[in-house]
Amino acid sequence: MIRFDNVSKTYPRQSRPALRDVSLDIEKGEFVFLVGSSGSGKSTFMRLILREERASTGAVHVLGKDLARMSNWKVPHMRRQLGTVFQDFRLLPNKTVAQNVAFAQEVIGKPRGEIRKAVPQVLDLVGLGGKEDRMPGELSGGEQQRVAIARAFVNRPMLLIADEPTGNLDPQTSVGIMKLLDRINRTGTTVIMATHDQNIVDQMRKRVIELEKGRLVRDQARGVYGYQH
Ligand SMILES: Nc1ncnc2c1ncn2[C@@H]1O[C@H](COP(=O)(O)OP(=O)(O)OP(=O)(O)O)[C@@H](O)[C@H]1O
Repeated sequence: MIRFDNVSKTYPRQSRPALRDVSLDIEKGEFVFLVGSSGSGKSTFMRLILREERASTGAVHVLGKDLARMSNWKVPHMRRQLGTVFQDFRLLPNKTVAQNVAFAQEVIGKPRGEIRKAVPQVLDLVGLGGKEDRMPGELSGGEQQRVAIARAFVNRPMLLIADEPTGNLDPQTSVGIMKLLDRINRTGTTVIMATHDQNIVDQMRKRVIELEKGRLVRDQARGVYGYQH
C-alpha cells in the first residue's frame, strides 16, 4: 500500500533534512502509529504520502504508484483514495454536519441520490445520528472530530491519514475517537496516525514507527510509545 525506499527530504533553504534515508512498507489493513518528538519529521512523512511535498531522493510508492512519476493531473485522483483527519478538525463552519460530509462527495461528483444515502449511514457509524443539522460550532470537540472522520471516511478511502487527531481532546473523548478509528481500520482501511499521546499508543498496541531527527529509529509490531519527550 505504501513503500518508502531510502527517502530523504530537505526543504528549500534548510541545511538539515526533515527525513533521512527512510525505508519501510505499510501493508493494506495495517494500523500504524507514527511517533517522535516535535520536528522529527512526522508531518513531512505524511505530506510525502499525500504528495503535498516531493521526496528529494528515494522513492515513495502509494497504492502501487511511484509518486515521483505521477503527473500533477493524476494527483487529485490518487488523493480521493486517501482520507485525512487533523488535530484542528478543519470543518466548514457555515455548513451543517450533514453538509460538511456531503461536500466530500459532491467535490468528487457523486450522484445526489448516493450522497443522500451515504451521509446518514456514515454519521450513524461515527455516532452522530440525529445531529445532521447542527452547525460545527454547536458541537463538542469530540463531536467535531467525529464529523471530520465521517467526512474522511464517507468515500471509503483505502488509507486514512490522521495527524494528531486527539491532540485537542481530553483523554476520555480521545478513547472514543480511537475506538472509532479502530472500527474504521477493521473495515479494511489502512490507518496511519501521528500522535504524541502516550496512553493511546500504549493501550492500543499497534505497529509503532518512531522518527528521530528525520531518521526511522524504531519499527515495532504491537509496540509502545517508548520515549520521553
Ligand atoms: N515547509 C517547510 N519548510 C522548511 N522546513 C520545514 C517545513 N516543514 C517542516 N520543516 C522542518 O522539517 C523538520 C520536520 O518537521 P515536521 O513538521 O515534519 O515534524 P513533526 O514531527 O511533524 O513535528 P510536530 O510533532 O511538531 O508536528 C523540522 O525541522 C521543521 O522545521
